[in-house]
Amino acid sequence: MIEVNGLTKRYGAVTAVHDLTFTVRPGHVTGFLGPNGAGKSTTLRMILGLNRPTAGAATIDGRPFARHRAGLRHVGALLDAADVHGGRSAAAHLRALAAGNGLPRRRVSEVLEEVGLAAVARRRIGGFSLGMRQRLGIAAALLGDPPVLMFDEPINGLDPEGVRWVRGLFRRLAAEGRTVLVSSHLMSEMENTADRLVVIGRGELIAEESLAAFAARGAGASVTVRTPDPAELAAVLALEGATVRTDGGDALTVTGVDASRIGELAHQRRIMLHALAPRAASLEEAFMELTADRADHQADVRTGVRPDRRAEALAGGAR
Ligand SMILES: Nc1ncnc2c1ncn2[C@@H]1O[C@H](COP(=O)(O)OP(=O)(O)OP(=O)(O)O)[C@@H](O)[C@H]1O
Repeated sequence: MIEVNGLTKRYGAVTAVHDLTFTVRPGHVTGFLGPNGAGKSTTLRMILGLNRPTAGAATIDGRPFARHRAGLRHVGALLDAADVHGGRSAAAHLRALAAGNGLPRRRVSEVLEEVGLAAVARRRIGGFSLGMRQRLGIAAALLGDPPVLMFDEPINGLDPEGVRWVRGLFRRLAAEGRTVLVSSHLMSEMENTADRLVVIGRGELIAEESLAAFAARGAGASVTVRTPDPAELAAVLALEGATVRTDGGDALTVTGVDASRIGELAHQRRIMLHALAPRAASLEEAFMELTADRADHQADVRTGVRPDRRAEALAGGAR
């Protein structure tokens, strides 16, 4: 379990993280979500003891990271896939990590197999694609077979097969009872990966809940109704407090009243319905709505790419 309590980090005049409190429980994949610059990496670094909080504290299974003697055996993390020695082979990189942390050498071949890099184990990391580097970073996180795992933007750079694989891996790790925290700036990446969400914007907590509860916050939920008497039904629904949009034909889009109540009202007034179709707000809509005014860089919210990183992204090199 990861517990973050009143965590704050200021860099001079910039408050990267402000009074953040949340809990990440074992047995779930928890998505750590926020627009670019929201403070995700800073938070993960503080949990791992790499950045010192200005205030507050973070613990892993009851103790600060620094007080975990078991190191990689207790907590595995992928922070920055680019942060590896390009001159080494994948196997040599992992062997050095294993030796430095007192882990058995056989774990190196096991994790290389697990992440699909066994065939390129002797190749220099310098020649690896971003997706291969992500796999190597995931291998390093898995090396100590730890009960707590953290991944910062692990899906960046993976091809569709890689994305499917990594989702399956995270779900399996959680099903084994581990604590799995995965950061992303894209809701679409979390939609099929996480079952719980911690959402932040400008360093502050926006939501900490299940995916379903988060989606229900979006105002995008609506019901489409088809009826031969649209004007009459619209008037009845307006009295009920609904917002009704008409397409000029037989269809109404209704928000503020759910489908069963619309059915009841139509029945009471003997208005015939040809269709009654609820449409849930998408997670993406809920995320956009809740974070729109908290994005550091507005362009990011639309493109998912920070303006200063767009050139890199276009060149295929974004993190
Ligand atoms: N070392 C630093 N010095 C000054 N400001 C920093 C430093 N590190 C981060 N920041 C600022 O803190 C804020 C949060 O950054 P952080 O990298 O934690 O966000 P993030 O949510 O991980 O974003 P991204 O998805 O872009 O990596 C940003 O405004 C960033 O510019």
